[in-house]
Amino acid sequence: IKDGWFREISDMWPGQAMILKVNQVLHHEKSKYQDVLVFESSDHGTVLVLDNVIQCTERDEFSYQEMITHLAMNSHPNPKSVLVIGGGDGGVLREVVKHESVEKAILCDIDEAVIRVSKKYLPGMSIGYQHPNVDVHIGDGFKFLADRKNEFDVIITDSSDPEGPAESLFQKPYFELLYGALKEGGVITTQAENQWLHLPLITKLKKDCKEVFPVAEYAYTTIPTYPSGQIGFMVCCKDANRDVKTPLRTWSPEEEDKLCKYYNKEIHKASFILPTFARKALK
Ligand SMILES: NCCCN[C@H]1CC[C@H](N)CC1
Repeated sequence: IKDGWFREISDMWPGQAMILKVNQVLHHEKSKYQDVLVFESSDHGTVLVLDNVIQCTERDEFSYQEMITHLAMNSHPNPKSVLVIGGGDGGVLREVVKHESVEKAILCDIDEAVIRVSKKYLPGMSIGYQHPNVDVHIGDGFKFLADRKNEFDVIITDSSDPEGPAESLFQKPYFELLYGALKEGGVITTQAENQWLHLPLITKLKKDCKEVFPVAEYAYTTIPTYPSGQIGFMVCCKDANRDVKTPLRTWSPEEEDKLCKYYNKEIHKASFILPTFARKALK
């Protein structure tokens, strides 16, 4: 932070950087895995930063948390057991438990500091931890999945970027573990980066996913404080006949308005519509 501004400078988005005005630093520590920073911004609420990369801001986190969750949950006929890999801020869990079908939701994050800090400084996201059907596991998602077979209806990988602790969550062996941990007809979503910045990575990701899952599609959402203002997801299913681009189950318009600020049944479908340059690369 310099002269009261935070700059998200990284070689993952060369030559550009989101800059947010800082009112007050609330917390800063070196955890076992990464640098953890929380600050009060002038206009985006409280902001969580890991290794100098913006993870979420109170102003727009709902876009990412709702889409990565409901694109998966509403592509499954009756999700009862759900696993979140990463997601230590609790926002995805908050979205998962909006589905009454959920009997068990497990969150596995490698860094206890993110969970601890989120519970203290991000109450709007860590509210997810309060639900009775939620269990928390501190550890490496990769190892956690290795001995879980045929157990989950939905697995959501809410990770940071490939540079850092989440590196292994972008490789093919991880998708094979996800496949094995899913029950029949299971659905996954993963954080799959930005079509303006990481198209070669997304192309490789989709190729790897297609070698493991019969259905693998890329969707994206708009989120102002992520690099280039949007972020994508891989949405994959074990059932070759599942059309993940159309929600299997939908809330009524009234319920949608009550439950979500971003996700709705129309934007579920629209999020898979890509600009030509990305559609060609991801064919
Ligand atoms: N639940 C927090 C979201 C973490 N995902 C982010 C995606 C965009 C990245 N540049 C940083 C992590």
